[in-house]
Amino acid sequence: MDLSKRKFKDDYKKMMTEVYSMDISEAEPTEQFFVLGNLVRTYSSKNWSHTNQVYVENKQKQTYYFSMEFLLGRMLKSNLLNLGILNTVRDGLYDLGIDLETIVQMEPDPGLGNGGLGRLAACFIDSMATSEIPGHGNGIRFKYGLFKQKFVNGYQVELPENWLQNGNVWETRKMHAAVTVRLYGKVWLEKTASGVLEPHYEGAQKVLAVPYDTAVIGYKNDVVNTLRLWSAEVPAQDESTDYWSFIHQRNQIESISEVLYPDDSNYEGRLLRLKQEYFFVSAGVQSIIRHYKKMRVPMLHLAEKVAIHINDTHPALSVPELMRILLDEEKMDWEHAWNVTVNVMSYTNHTIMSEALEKWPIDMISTLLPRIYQIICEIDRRFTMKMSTLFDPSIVERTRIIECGHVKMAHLAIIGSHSINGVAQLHTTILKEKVLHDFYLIYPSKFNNKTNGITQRRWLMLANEPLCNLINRKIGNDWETTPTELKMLKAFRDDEKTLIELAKIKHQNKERFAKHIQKTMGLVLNPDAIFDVQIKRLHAYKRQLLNLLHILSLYFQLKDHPEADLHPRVFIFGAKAAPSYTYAKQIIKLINSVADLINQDTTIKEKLKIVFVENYGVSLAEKIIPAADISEQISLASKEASGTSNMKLMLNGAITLATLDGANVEIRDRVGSNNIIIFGLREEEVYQYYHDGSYHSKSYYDRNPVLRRVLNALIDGTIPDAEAEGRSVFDSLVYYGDEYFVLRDFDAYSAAQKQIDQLYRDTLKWQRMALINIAGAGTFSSDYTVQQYASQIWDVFSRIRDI
Ligand SMILES: [N-]=[N+]=N[C@]1([C@H](N)O)O[C@H](CO)[C@@H](O)[C@H](O)[C@H]1O
Repeated sequence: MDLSKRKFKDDYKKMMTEVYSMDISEAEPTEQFFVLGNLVRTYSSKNWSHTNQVYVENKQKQTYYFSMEFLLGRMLKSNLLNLGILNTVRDGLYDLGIDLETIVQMEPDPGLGNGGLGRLAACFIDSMATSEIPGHGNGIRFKYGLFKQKFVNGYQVELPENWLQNGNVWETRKMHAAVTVRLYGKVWLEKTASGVLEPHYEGAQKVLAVPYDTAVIGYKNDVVNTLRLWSAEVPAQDESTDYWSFIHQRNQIESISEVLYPDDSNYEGRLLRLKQEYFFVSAGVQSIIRHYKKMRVPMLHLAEKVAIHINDTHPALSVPELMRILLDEEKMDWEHAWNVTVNVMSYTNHTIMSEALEKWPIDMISTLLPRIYQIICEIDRRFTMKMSTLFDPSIVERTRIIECGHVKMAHLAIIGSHSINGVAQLHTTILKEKVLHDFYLIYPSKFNNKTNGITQRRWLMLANEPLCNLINRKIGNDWETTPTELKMLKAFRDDEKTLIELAKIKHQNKERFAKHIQKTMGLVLNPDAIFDVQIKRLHAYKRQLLNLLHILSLYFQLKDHPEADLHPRVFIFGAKAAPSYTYAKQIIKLINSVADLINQDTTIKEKLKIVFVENYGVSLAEKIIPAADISEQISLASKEASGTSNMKLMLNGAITLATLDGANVEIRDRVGSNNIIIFGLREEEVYQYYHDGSYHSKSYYDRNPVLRRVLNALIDGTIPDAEAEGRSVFDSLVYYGDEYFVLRDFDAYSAAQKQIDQLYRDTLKWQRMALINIAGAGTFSSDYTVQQYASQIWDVFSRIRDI
């Protein structure tokens, strides 16, 4: 949008008066933030209504991204950037004596997600609006986001994250668009005069689903899509309701959108979670059908105008919910309803971890969702009947939805969708050849790959402006909207001046981060050290332990030879553990105890430092990633479906230290083996071990003295105040099978780290590698990812420019 600095300053002063009836000089940073937020809403409101108007007038097909999680991060700067007024506002505020960076910190960071899956959804809705794809988000307005993490004596403690306590400037409550979601009750089918079986309901609990809409502003294109988040409220009560049953009912109902379950890649079969999953799905599907009817197009053509995407299995109940509406309310026959549903729905699988695959007990689903359960049974019956005529009974048995008293949500999503995609090539191959092989035999054409992506707007243009400016100086700014243009940077691979400038910017970012750590943790970091970063949820398969054991081996090396020629290292960890994941919390304690041991040991001359940042999330990631030299992507091959921090760190010039897992493989393909450090077991070797059971971790403890010394340190008191945790980890690695081959990959990992120590000393060589990584990172823009979804899965095209 065209906005002069003068106009902005006038608007801002006027808004301050309108919102707070006071002068700017009297305002606190929180008030200054709210006023700016309201101004941004005003600036985007016209485009928001115009975008919706055009979609309806065009009878435009629209896609709805159903996700239990949207890890948005702070939105002020990204909204200003996408409106194209970031610099104008920054300069205007400066004239008014206000520092934009100060008020940016006033915005709560809505932790409406656990990790990669939630952040991917946030990157996707930003990219859909920017790519002019009519794509909207549908989720839950959790009152409490992911817990706030605090370290108390090195232990993770979870605190409530009340992100709404000061209100949310970006949302609009749409009471008129509320819908009713039914839970519990009795359902029976009765034959009508025309012989059709009709459901009759009795005694359902009614939940009022109230939508809160947030504008999703496209980058410099006047497109504004919508993120609709639902809040559960008590419907209006009739006079007869007595006070206490009302209070009881209210607590029950409002608890549905109260708090996000803090599990990443792990299924918790709680009733409240099932309620949450059905709540936002039913509210979402009902509001889509209501909106669709405005187009006055027959319901049989729904799939030509609506695409619903199921982000992992959490929204898989969308399949039976749409069937319920088409059968019970639109009176469609089963075959037509099923055909429409399959063409509307598409599903993304995000993990192969068995403990993450959702399977709900029949009694829970049938009690809470009696009609939905009836429909799931009918889908299962028709599937097994049809497939029994085509495939071996064992395949039908393994693929049916209802099995052993449980409803397998992945099976429901696959059978009920026209597309199933993995999130990286290796992951999709593993789905086809192993985890979902039976389904691949049945539906080969449904399977496709859509490698994840990230938005360069948040993860480079906002997080790392100095690097952004350098790139623009070298190759112009076409890459901002055509990210593959970053490849033009390769022309400077031998330009010493550019490589030195790159090194300077990385060093400045490291100094900036070091200042932040000194201020928040009182730790002094050496910006000349190698900043080695591992930022992701704490999970055994991500192998933060491998990183820690190697750090201990370096420590003992320096204890033995303080003068050893080791380039100083700062190991930066950021990781939350699910509160019920005891082993992960023990690893957190262990990392913090080793950090205390090493950070306070003056004999090693500051050559090693461990920084475990508290409460890692989107805002901290934006601070850490520009300062990273090494990107730790060391999961056991086959376990990490994709990873996305790997792409963010690559885009900011970090060198990836990786196993050939998830999207690391495609990063290697993109930059070449000389510009990445690969180590460790390959996926096929891991499966060979599973096949022949020949991995015996203790033998690695017995025959590797370096490893034995490091492991013994876990139990011999070397590490202060972490005996129980040390013992638990020691036993799991040495005696209980080392499920994720940490000991098996230790030597290869140590050798790779040694290689890095050598490489880093050659600044030009290192910066050339960094430049090649930045140049290759454009491919991993989520703009391309969503355009592939739109053209190959959702069949949604942007025609907004035609008008
Ligand atoms: N659930 N889940 N899956 C994940 C992440 N944990 O959120 O989804 C992410 C987004 O697809 C993946 O990058 C990551 O590998 C995968 O483990």
